[in-house]
Amino acid sequence: MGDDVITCSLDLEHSETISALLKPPSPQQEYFSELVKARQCRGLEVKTDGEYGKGVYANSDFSEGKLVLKDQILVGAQHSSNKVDCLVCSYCFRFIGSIELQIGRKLYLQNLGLSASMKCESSSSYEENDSLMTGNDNGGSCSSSEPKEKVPLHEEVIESLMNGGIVLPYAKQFSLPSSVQCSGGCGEALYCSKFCAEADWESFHSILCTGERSKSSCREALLKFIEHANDTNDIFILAAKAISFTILRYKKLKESHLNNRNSSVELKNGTESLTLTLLLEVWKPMSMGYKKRWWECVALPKDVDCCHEASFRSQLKELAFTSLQLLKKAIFDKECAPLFSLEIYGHIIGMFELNNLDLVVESPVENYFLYIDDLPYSEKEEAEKTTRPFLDAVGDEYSVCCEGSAFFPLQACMNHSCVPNAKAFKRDEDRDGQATIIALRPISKGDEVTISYIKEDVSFEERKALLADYGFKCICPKCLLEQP
Ligand SMILES: C[S@@+](CC[C@H](N)C(=O)[O-])C[C@H]1O[C@@H](n2cnc3c(N)ncnc32)[C@H](O)[C@@H]1O
Repeated sequence: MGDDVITCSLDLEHSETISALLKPPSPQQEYFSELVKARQCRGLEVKTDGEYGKGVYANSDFSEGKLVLKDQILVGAQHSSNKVDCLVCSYCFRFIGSIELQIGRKLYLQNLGLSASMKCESSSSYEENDSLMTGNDNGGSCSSSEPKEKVPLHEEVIESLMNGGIVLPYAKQFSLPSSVQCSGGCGEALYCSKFCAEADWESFHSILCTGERSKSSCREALLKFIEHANDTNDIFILAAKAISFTILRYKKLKESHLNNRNSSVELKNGTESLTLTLLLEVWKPMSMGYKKRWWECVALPKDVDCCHEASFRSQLKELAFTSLQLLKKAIFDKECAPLFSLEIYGHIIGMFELNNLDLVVESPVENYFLYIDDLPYSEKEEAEKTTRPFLDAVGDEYSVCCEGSAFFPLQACMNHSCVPNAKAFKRDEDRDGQATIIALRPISKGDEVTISYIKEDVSFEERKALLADYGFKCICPKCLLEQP
């Protein structure tokens, strides 16, 4: 299928609404002030007229090591392949169950040949988007070393570990919330609490659930969409979540508007205006994200020759088109039809590509084994009689953390610097998917808060290549000084 053949009738039909949705919204200032207030990070301000567009600025002084921002996920998802290794809450990404269940489940799935992970660092950072057709798994935060030989365990032992028949020493000190099932009956999504289950249902999952209570128009199509995303690029799952989020907000806002004539939504004339006004309002959080069409902003992979660039980009466009057709069959909503245009889908995926932050949550299993290793000699010797076979069976994968991608609305406004003054970093108390930004050095009131999207302690040329994935040429003081 050639580039020019990929036309989506919705793009033609809703061209005006699509342009309105993609226009930079105004006023942005008010939106970000509200967001800063909601995050209770009053020491920050988003300015929209900086050197590189939006940027985050300090409104007060921050000393080194101080928390600058704790940003919540707007839309996020655990990588499909990581689901084998880490059982986490589908909404907040906190580990759930128990240490025994985490290890037992990992071994059980490992025996089925499903595990394919690497070790992780405990920071959360921008990812190195170097994989396209195969998803964003195993991005910049993981590193692998020589794998240790695993010593398998009997099935009965693994089952016993999973169903509570075996209790590991000291595991109680690493207690995890018990899992709550999805009320839609999919059996796929699990949560750390009723609160997260309900919040996910209301924000995304009621549309994307594959269970009996799903609001999806065709569960079979939904399964096909998910399968296609898992086989190609799980960034499509994020895009589907962004669309579901917007549709569900639309329904809620429309209902409250119709029930309440004093609604905050200002109406123009006619029904079409009502739909557009509501759509623009609920789309606002997405509209604030920096975005371009996905197939145009993806950096050309090293193994693709420049003379094949056009064909590479048209393949990506085709891939997005195929994914969109599957999604449309599964969850199309007539009132929100413009969201299913290729132009909007391409921009949503592009937004995730350009703003995608690694979602990282440290593994309690890793902390558990480190704790055992740190015990005084006699206690360690005693504990290891029980724990050693499990550690040997899990091998190096004992430390695999929860990994995914997420859009953090405030962190996404932070510009890059190769000499950043802040860093995304998980502290001991950060047990869920939220982003934590810490000052790397003193930041004074009025300074721009910058983070590094890449590993910055490499040469100018390497940084330039890494930043090409983000579609820009860095003009931070270090690059200006070092550029030839
Ligand atoms: C995640 S966004 C950051 C917020 C963005 N400034 C905005 O207006 O939404 C990343 C984009 O900001 C710009 N940018 C960030 N850091 C930069 C830098 N050091 N040099 C040049 N452009 C930068 C680039 O356009 C980049 O694609």
